[in-house]
Amino acid sequence: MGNACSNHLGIPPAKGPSAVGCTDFMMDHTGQGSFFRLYYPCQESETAEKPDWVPCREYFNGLADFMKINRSLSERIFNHLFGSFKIPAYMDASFKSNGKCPVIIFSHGLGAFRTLYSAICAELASQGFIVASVEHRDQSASATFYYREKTESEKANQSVPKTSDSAQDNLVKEWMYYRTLKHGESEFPLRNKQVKQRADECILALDRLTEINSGRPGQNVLQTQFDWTTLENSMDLCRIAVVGHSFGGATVIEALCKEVKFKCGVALDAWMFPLDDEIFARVKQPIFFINSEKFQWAGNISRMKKLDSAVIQRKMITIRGTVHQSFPDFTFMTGNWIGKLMKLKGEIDPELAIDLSNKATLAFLQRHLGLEKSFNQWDPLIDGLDDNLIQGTNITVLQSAI
Ligand SMILES: CCN(CC)CCN(C[C@]12C[C@](c3ccc(C(F)(F)F)cc3)(C1)C2)C(=O)Cn1c(SCc2ccc(F)cc2)nc(=O)c2c1C=CC2
Repeated sequence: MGNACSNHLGIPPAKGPSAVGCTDFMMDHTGQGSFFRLYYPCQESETAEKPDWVPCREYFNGLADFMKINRSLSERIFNHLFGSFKIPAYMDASFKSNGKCPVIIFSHGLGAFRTLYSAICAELASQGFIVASVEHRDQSASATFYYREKTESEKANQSVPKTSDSAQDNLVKEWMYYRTLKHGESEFPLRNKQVKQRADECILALDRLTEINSGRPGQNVLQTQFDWTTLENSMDLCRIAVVGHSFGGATVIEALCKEVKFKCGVALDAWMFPLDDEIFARVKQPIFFINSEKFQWAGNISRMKKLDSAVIQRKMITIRGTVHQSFPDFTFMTGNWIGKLMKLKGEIDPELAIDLSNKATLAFLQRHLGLEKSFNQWDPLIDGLDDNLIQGTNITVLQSAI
């Protein structure tokens, strides 16, 4: 378990009754295909390995670009700091669930990628959800990859003759890195285009899960040991929600608007800037805004309040002592003073913060997906009834701005 043994650092294990498995899926192989990490309830396993938190070094390179720090220096720092952390899930473990699982599509934030929210996704899977954490190809991720067909010349001078006819033989891995705003480029057109693509990618991931659920998994381009046919009839496709952090929170709103199969949404510290004004009247599903104390500002909150409705449940809570990074896994990765210095931690204990967020999320999902679980025990959290929660927001928004 790498660092986590030496000290208390590392991603907290999930608290739900099920063990958690995870695996990766990409179909089709192009940048227009669907790419996600799947977290699911699994059989206990002694043998399965826990995967590395950051899958490969290109992600660290992308992160360095995103943070505008030197690649070679940062790669050594990131590897030293985070290189040996494991995800609290078993790679390719066998799926196991009594009854159909409700489904969640998760959307990451700007500069993140599919593996960085495992404390949230693994917790939801341990509580019986199947969670697809999408990796977006809108150039908002620090890094992501896809494949292209080999050209004739590449095929011609490939070292080993094409023996095994595996899908990957004819394919070349391509990396896509975070797109920085060009000097003088206005931000809204880019972010608005990206949020629409992100919503489409969430819908495409749902379509792939629907095919997998009907026993037609198709061709997963990634060579994993997971047997996708075991997921036939595993999903309750009447109980689907979309969840996301920051830019992923805006993606939640856009996806709800585009796809009514998403019955409700949970937006974690949403960044509302990328959204068109006219979308607010078009979203009909319940939405739960779970905000950090330090990230929000009046303009952002007033856009959330445009979604207030007398007939559709719209809820908002703020977790005291949290920062924007209290939701991604980085908040568990460093000691207190580095964490606070780098704004990866707030004043509140990171595990308490994510526990409150996860329990409030589960209660909201039970209410709006009609689950027969015991998550309603956490209903008070939806109304901010806890010492560490504020109902609504700590930000004062001028009446005129609403
Ligand atoms: C100067 C760069 N400038 C870019 C526009 C601002 C950079 N920034 C603040 C950061 C992310 C930070 C970060 C990460 C990771 C370490 C590490 F050291 F732990 F690796 C440190 C420090 C740097 C905190 C944000 O963008 C905040 N943010 C995020 S952060 C999502 C994320 C990204 C990378 C991760 F590894 C984990 C989570 N997602 C959003 O959707 C939005 C925003 C702002 C508006 C919309």
